[in-house]
Amino acid sequence: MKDRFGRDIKSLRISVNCECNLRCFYCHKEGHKSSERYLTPEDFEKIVKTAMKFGIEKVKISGGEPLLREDIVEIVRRIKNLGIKDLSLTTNGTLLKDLAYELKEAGLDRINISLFSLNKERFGKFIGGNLDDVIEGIRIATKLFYPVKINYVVTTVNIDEFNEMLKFCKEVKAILQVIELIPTTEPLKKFYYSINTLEEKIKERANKVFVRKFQNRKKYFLDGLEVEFVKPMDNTEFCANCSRIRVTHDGHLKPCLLRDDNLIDIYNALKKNEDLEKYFLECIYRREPYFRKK
Ligand SMILES: Nc1nc2c(ncn2[C@@H]2O[C@H](COP(=O)(O)OP(=O)(O)OP(=O)(O)O)[C@@H](O)[C@H]2O)c(=O)[nH]1
Ligand SMILES: C[S@@+](CC[C@H](N)C(=O)[O-])C[C@H]1O[C@@H](n2cnc3c(N)ncnc32)[C@H](O)[C@@H]1O
Ligand code: SF4
Ligand code: SF4
Repeated sequence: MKDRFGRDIKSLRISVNCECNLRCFYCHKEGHKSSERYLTPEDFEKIVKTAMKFGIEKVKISGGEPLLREDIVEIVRRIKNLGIKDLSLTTNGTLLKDLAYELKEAGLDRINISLFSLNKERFGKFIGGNLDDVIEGIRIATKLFYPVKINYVVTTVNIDEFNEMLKFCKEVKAILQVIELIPTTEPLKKFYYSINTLEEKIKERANKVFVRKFQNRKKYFLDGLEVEFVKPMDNTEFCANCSRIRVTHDGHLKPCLLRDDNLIDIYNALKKNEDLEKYFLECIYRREPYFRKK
């Protein structure tokens, strides 16, 4: 299935909650406000079942912090049992050491773990929580899942850790995902740091480059290390190759991360066990590339 701009619909990103046990100063909260309403594992199952009819093959679970949901293992199991080929989850890693085995057993294919800093003090100051828990979670995850990606959102605060991040990822055998900051508020703009210079450095050292169809992301292969660049800002090629629709924890279909004015409320439809196809069609119709050539 394609949208009005000829973009394939291949992936569904599910935000299962809005709570978090950390307080990253840059958090975009997946572009959605918190609300008291929550979908159940059965609701997510119904949504994914419908999504599959439209050709969706990949599901990403996110949040808030998804591992705070007590039923997260059940959510994973229900989605995987529908036959989704690529089921992944993005987490801050703090609770991973206690949940990694169960998630694996429930059918999770791969995992992305956010890591802002390798410096304990800096981590505490800008992110909150205990860095040691995250590192332990990463080490366990790399033994169970492939690939594990480390999400490094680059800002003026942590740009000096780029080389250490490369070294760490090589050591634990994870992919480093270098992410451009999306400054969603005015005060965040002063923390913005362009990642183009980092990409140039990696390009010079790379043996091979691969361009992912998804959001036109470039992946570089170095000796014993893969580095992927995520450059969402003012990037018309990124949005032109966006194949994702989103579901919020409170039951909305969301056509774009950066817009909150075109959501489709499916909560009542779910509770009444209505067919969801027409809501998906409307969501696909409402999709527009956020950054596009004028
Ligand atoms: N602009 C924009 N940014 C996104 C979108 N999806 C994810 N991102 C950003 O991409 C970064 C990485 O997100 P992840 O949750 O790790 O997953 P992913 O990279 O999207 O997916 P995989 O690489 O397939 O695991 C985060 O900083 C997200 O904010 C999107 O649809 N639009
Ligand atoms: C909103 S978090 C939710 C999942 C989980 N709590 C975590 O932090 O991994 C999803 C991803 O978005 C990234 N992210 C959050 N705010 C961002 C921003 N302003 N710009 C770019 N990426 C951001 C996080 O680093 C994380 O990798
Ligand atoms: S851990 Fe994730 S959800 Fe929590 S504040 Fe950080 S980026 Fe946001
Ligand atoms: S169109 Fe929206 S959701 Fe898709 S990549 Fe662009 S900003 Fe992200």
